[in-house]
Amino acid sequence: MFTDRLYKTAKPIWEASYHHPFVQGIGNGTLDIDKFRFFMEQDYLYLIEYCRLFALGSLKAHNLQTMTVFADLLHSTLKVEMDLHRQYAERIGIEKEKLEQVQPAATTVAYTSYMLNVSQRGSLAELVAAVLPCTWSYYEIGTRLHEIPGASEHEFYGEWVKMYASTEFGELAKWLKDLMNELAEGKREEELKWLEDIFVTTSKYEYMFWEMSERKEMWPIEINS
Ligand SMILES: Cc1ncc(C[n+]2csc(CCO)c2C)c(N)n1
Repeated sequence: MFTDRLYKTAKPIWEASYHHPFVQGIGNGTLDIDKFRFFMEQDYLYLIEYCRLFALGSLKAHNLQTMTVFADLLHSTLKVEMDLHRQYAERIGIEKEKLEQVQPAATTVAYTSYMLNVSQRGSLAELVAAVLPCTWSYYEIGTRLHEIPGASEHEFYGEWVKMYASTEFGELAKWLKDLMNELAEGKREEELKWLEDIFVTTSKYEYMFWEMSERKEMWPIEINS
């Protein structure tokens, strides 16, 4: 299966993400809330751009069934996943107005621009290779953290762990994996390698997103106005 190959190649990056202090901090409840606030603000911007990828998935789909699932995903991300962010924001003291005025950090811009660029240039296969690490690795992280005693009951991070460990996210990851395998069928090695490169790149960006949040890193240079 093509996704087994992708998983094997990206495994060291995914392991580094799981063991990243930010992710471990969510799991054992010791993460500094300021870092989580930064992450949530940037993730909200990330999700807005991610929704555009689902819209693009619907545009590039080869049949009505795939077109419908992407359209549903677009709607549920805007509603369900982003709602969780909006609720969290309120609980951790980010005003609703502020959430929509946050400036994107360098890594947020780089990650979302990369995904949109490869997906716009390519076919549905490129798009799925770009978005797959995000959904699949979050489900993997969510289910692993869920096994840590107390992680899903934590007053701030519990909801986050429960959401990403949920069967809905598991089903979504499976649907995207099946689609990736279907689209990879019959492709030449050169094309498969290109899809693998995309998958590895967005896996690295996933790692960078944790690292950015841990450091609350915006841009290496700012204009004081
Ligand atoms: C940096 C970053 N990477 C992945 C996700 C998880 N995620 C984003 S969209 C989506 C699928 C549909 O809702 C999933 C699982 C995130 N929130 N932030």
